[in-house]
Amino acid sequence: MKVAIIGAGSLGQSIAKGLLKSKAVETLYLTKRNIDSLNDFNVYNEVILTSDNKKAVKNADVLIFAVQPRHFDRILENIKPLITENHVIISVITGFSIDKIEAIVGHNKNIIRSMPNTAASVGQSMTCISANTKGKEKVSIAKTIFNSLGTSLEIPEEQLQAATVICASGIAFWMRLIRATTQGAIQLGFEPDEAHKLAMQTCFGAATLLKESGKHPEAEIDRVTTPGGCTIEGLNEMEHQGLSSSLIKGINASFEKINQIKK
Ligand SMILES: NC(=O)C1=CN([C@@H]2O[C@H](COP(=O)(O)OP(=O)(O)OC[C@H]3O[C@@H](n4cnc5c(N)ncnc54)[C@H](OP(=O)(O)O)[C@@H]3O)[C@@H](O)[C@H]2O)C=CC1
Ligand SMILES: O=C(O)[C@@H]1CCC=N1
Repeated sequence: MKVAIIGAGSLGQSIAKGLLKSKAVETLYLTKRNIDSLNDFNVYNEVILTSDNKKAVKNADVLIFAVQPRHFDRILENIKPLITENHVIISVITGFSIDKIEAIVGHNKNIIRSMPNTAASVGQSMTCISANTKGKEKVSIAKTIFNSLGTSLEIPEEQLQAATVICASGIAFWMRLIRATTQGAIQLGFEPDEAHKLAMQTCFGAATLLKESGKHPEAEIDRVTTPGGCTIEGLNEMEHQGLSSSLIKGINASFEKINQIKK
């Protein structure tokens, strides 16, 4: 597979690292205006760094667009004449609808809108995808790519904004929970590096328990909470302070914001 990532910034580089790690690509073009910051990728034989988007489009079969929303129209307009019906266009750009992409490149192109997260770099992204009518034929290609970077799920386009909040912004939300746990552990006397390790591995263990058992979180909570013990004491205090409520409210605030900035 010959892939181009147009706009190799934070998310684009995460995707690139994941693709290189999983050896999913034969050739990988990485583009941005200032390619000096991509020097770390020079060690890979399959990587070609360029600031020439047209060169990347001409030479790749799959085009992953990972630029900021405000740059996307102009970039698409510029490379539009080079896009063929064989290209698979994958956009990871927040709030930029399939309709809007079709209006620029045409309905007869394979367009897949997706929402991965930065855990793509370590093969653990949760990626949601939707395709236009023509692109449905190529969804399997997008799934192959995103499954090599973690797990993927095809959803209706109307749900992509919500998926952005839960999965893409979600990485930041979970990081903050891990950091808060670390702060608590330091207060209880652990060194910062120890505290970080304890918080991280416990978080990983909790997610793995759910993933492997298929159980509801409350079922696992019941296995931990000794009646009259310290876990239920802590959990109830967290709920009195609004733990679940603050998370749900934060998710809703994020969703309101994403709908305001929608293109
Ligand atoms: N970060 C995240 O976790 C997530 C981001 N997204 C979406 O992904 C997109 C990218 O986000 P993010 O990676 O954070 O943003 P960044 O700003 O880090 O990356 C965008 C990159 O695009 C490059 N760029 C700008 N203009 C051009 C051009 N004309 N040709 C080629 N490259 C260009 C910039 O580099 P230079 O200036 O050198 O050209 C920059 O590195 C956004 O639309 C965002 O909404 C979606 C999910 C998660
Ligand atoms: O914060 C943002 O708006 C983008 C979308 C999800 C992750 N980063």
